[in-house]
Amino acid sequence: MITFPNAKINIGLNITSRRPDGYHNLETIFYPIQIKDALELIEAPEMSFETSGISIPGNANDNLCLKAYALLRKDFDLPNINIHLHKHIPIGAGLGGGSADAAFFIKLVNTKFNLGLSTEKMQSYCQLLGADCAFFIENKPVFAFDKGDVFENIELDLSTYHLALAMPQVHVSTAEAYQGVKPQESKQSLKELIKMPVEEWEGKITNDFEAHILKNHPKINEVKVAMKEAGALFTLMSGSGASVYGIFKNETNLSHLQKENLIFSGI
Ligand SMILES: C[C@@](CO)(OP(=O)(O)O)[C@H](O)COP(=O)(O)OP(=O)(O)OC[C@H]1O[C@@H](n2ccc(N)nc2=O)[C@H](O)[C@@H]1O
Ligand SMILES: Nc1ncnc2c1ncn2[C@@H]1O[C@H](COP(=O)(O)OP(=O)(O)O)[C@@H](O)[C@H]1O
Repeated sequence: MITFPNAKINIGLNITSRRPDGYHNLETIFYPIQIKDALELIEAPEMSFETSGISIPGNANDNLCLKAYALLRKDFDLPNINIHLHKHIPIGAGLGGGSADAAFFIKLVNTKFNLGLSTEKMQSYCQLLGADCAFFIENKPVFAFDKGDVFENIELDLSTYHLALAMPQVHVSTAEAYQGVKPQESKQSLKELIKMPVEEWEGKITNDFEAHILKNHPKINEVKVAMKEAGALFTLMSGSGASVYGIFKNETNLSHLQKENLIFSGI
């Protein structure tokens, strides 16, 4: 059985306060985009995990898919399986790729082995794996708050626009992103701001990580500037970076962006 976990972008990201558990409260809009990995599960005599595509840093045993299966195996009598992950979503990009794999894997196991898990139960497994993981269970646009794992449904449809996504060749860790930010209550709710036409978002919908990350990694800003010059209505770094997206009225020729930077075009 196979599934295709997709990425998300953050439309706005406000870090509002520091929490006693060391995490931060935040407010953001998660919006699913159609850049995808492929994830296959087959029953097998022994457990095995293999990957192809973009290579994943770190120990394969720490992969979130295996962690998700270990969590489910604590509660259910599940067989050995072979997992194949074809990685296409850039890693450490602020696109939530690892979290997407884990959430889609839980949905896949639920279907394959008829576990009968509710949406809420699958989300609670996800919360043990990463702050933005639970979003990918329902995988629809939401306003997210607390650690980024509590959701409110919103009406947001960008399907008439065109999205360009670029990945500057720099690495930003999530921990680096959070360390450089001063938490501050939001001046205006993102839920209200996204009701404005996209043409009015620039400068009003912001990502609190951008100020210090763009200063430390000027290449990210270069991509934003290039997208604006190409006519983007709105540009923003996604999550903790380093990916940057631009929302355009129409499909746009971005050939002046360095080829290796542009990773997805669509919505
Ligand atoms: C920054 C965001 C914004 O959407 O996304 P990404 O850029 O990773 O996609 C998320 O908050 C990332 O969520 P996720 O990647 O699941 O984070 P986790 O693995 O749970 O945490 C990694 C580290 O980030 C910090 N962290 C994460 C979430 C949060 N609300 N407060 C935090 O302070 C903590 O230092 C934590 O140890
Ligand atoms: N299935 C997976 N895909 C990608 N990264 C994974 C996965 N499982 C664990 N990881 C680890 O999670 C880290 C961050 O992954 P990723 O989700 O791509 O970043 P981000 O949260 O910035 O979107 C990687 O450095 C990698 O070691």
